[in-house]
Amino acid sequence: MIRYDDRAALMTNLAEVVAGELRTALHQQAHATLAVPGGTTPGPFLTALSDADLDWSRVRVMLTDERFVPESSDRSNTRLLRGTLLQNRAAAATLVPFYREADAPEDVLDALGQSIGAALPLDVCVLGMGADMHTASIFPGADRLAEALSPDAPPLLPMRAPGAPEPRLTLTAPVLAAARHIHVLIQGQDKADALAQAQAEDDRAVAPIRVALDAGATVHWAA
Ligand SMILES: O=C1O[C@H](COP(=O)(O)O)[C@@H](O)[C@H](O)[C@H]1O
Repeated sequence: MIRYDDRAALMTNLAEVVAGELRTALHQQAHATLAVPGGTTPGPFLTALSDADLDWSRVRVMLTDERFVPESSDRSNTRLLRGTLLQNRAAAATLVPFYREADAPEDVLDALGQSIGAALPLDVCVLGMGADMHTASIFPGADRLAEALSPDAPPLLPMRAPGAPEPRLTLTAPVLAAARHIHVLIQGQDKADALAQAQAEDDRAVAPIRVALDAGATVHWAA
């Protein structure tokens, strides 16, 4: 785990690392794909990254997961993305959508799954983690947890979990683990404690963040 002196240093350093990885990918291929988390943590990282000097017109940006709420909701991860990363230089990036209006995520799974699938594999994947050790929307106790953790999982699955107030759509374990570069972005003592708990826990159903840790993720943390 990389421990930063403070949260500002964490956010700007991680933005520099991710920008460098995207630049390298763009030297080697026509397009690069970046996945980023939602939630309360990544805003300053996403804003810092939006200023990175690289050819954003060749970058596809997607979320690691989305709450099934419209963009008008404060809980929309897409709303967060539009207000932070998809500004400044990064406004030229292509957003791969994770939400369409419908009654349930199952109704839009095929359509969203097609465009997400076409943008894979991920060159860079930045993940968050909850204090319950969930990552993306792969929650302990979720209804489709076993499917999402399976090596045969489709790239995208709907998910409902006791700790999640609304249904979700999430990238699944094989997509996350196949990313060329994986970072976990966490802050606060509760997340450091959760990480230590996950490191001591072999069962991914109990600690879904193990998907990233076992795939060699770099963890970035500040108090
Ligand atoms: O609900 C979510 O939670 C996790 C962690 O969020 P945080 O607010 O504790 O930082 C996040 O990584 C995920 O993308 C989000 O949908």
